[in-house]
Amino acid sequence: MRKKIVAGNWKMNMTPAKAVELVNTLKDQVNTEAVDVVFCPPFVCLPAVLEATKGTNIAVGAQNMYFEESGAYTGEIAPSMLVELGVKYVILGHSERRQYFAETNETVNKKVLKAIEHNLVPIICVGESLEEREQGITIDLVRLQTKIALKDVKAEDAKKVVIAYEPIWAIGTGKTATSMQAEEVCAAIRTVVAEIYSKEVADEVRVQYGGSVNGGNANELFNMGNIDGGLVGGASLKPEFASIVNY
Ligand SMILES: O=C(CO)COP(=O)(O)O
Repeated sequence: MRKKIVAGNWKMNMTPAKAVELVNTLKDQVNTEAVDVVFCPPFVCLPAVLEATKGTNIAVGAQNMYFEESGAYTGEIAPSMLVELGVKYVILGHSERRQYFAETNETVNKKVLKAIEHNLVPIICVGESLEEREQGITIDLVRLQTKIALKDVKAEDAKKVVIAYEPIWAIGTGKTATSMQAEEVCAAIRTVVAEIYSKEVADEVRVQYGGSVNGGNANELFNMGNIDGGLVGGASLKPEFASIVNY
């Protein structure tokens, strides 16, 4: 039985002081026994959030990292920096990074391999634009994104990754994929993982849905057979996040 995982992607919101306030509002409200809970604040808030979540079962994730160990990469963050802080997860390949910061399937794959090397759990984001959905290529595209992201990842490691299906048209728009639409693509992701590795690996890998998840729709989405939780943007900045976790 896969444990559900709900992660809050705070995106470029909060300051360290505000982050502590948010953690203090949420930390006693979220039930971490039934669900793995991850807060993913901006880099500069990581130390404050790690401190504020001490003594809880809430894990902390970063929203990105670079695929080199160190060096002349102005403005980038290396995996070892995250690990030393106590960060456990890292979101990779978010559509906003693909769209605004030239992230590609290939750079996502390099980052996935590097994260695994450092024992960080990658939350790999895949998903189609509205145009791609209308062209009927959603499943092909998501299969390709998943295959390239997992290239050279060993079966034992693939079991531990999290894949987040986030249709771009549902992000920040208030337009959620229906539970059937989300389930169809999350199931296709599990199928491609089974094809690359085995049914055993596919049964263990956790597939989240993301895109306008809120307190009102989480229950239906998370009860679908192939949806193992959510990657939450806007609603992760509010007390409502607790009702998503406690769906
Ligand atoms: O991009 C998302 C999470 O990574 C989803 O954002 P929203 O929940 O704000 O739609």
